Amino acid sequence: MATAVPAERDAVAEAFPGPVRERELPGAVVHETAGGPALLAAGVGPALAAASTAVALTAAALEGRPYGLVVCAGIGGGFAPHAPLGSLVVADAITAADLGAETAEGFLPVTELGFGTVTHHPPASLAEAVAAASGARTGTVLTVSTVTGTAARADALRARHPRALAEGMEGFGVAEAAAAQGVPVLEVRAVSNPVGPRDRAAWRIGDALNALTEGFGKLAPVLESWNTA
Ligand SMILES: O=C(O)c1cccc(C(=O)CC[C@H]2O[C@@H](n3cnc4c(=O)[nH]cnc43)[C@H](O)[C@@H]2O)c1
Repeated sequence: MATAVPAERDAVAEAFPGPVRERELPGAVVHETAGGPALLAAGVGPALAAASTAVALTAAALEGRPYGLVVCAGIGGGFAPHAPLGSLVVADAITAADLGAETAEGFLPVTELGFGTVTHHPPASLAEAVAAASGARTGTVLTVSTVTGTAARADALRARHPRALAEGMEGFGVAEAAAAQGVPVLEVRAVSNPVGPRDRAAWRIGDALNALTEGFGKLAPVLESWNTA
């Protein structure tokens, strides 16, 4: 389970009570819960999140106990009206929204430049089961390197990604690291703020962290049966 910061990691950990063992790796500290997931505060932004996740995946694979699933979890911005504050979003598509080139005719994703990928798809049955268990909505979760802070940028993202429910800064990086090792990925976001004009007074980080804890309490059995299937 990869979050950006320790506060998110600890909010998820609350759903898996019991002793936690810390494992220090080069560039990553993994919290191993008893009988639950391994938790990683992977850092903010797609690049650091990808690097940290790759370290944890590689260490586990070299030890002969590779992970069966990577979950990117954290708080995020929600696109109104479909993803209100405090709600949970499960990604059925994890899309890098600003990976490409700006042209006079508009934004070109990196795929149209002939490189790589811009979207990873979690296993559909898993995303649906997790959403059903936790009461989350499913849709596209965008990964951005710059938090959206204007109505114009929010509208541009909506126009380009009509199925987008939320944005965060790590999902695509975590998904790239997982895909490189053939491991499926999922992303779960609890909405802490609306995507749109910057308004620090509108952030509800505590509510979103509580929603993460509550949501993972409900969806834990789904993840467990996925990992043992
Ligand atoms: O300074 C701001 O205006 C601002 C607005 C929202 C979030 C931030 C952060 O620095 C948090 C980044 C952190 O949290 C995730 N996150 C939370 N909300 C959003 C968002 O609206 N857009 C993108 N990422 C968001 C993100 O995954 C990072 O881990 C600052």
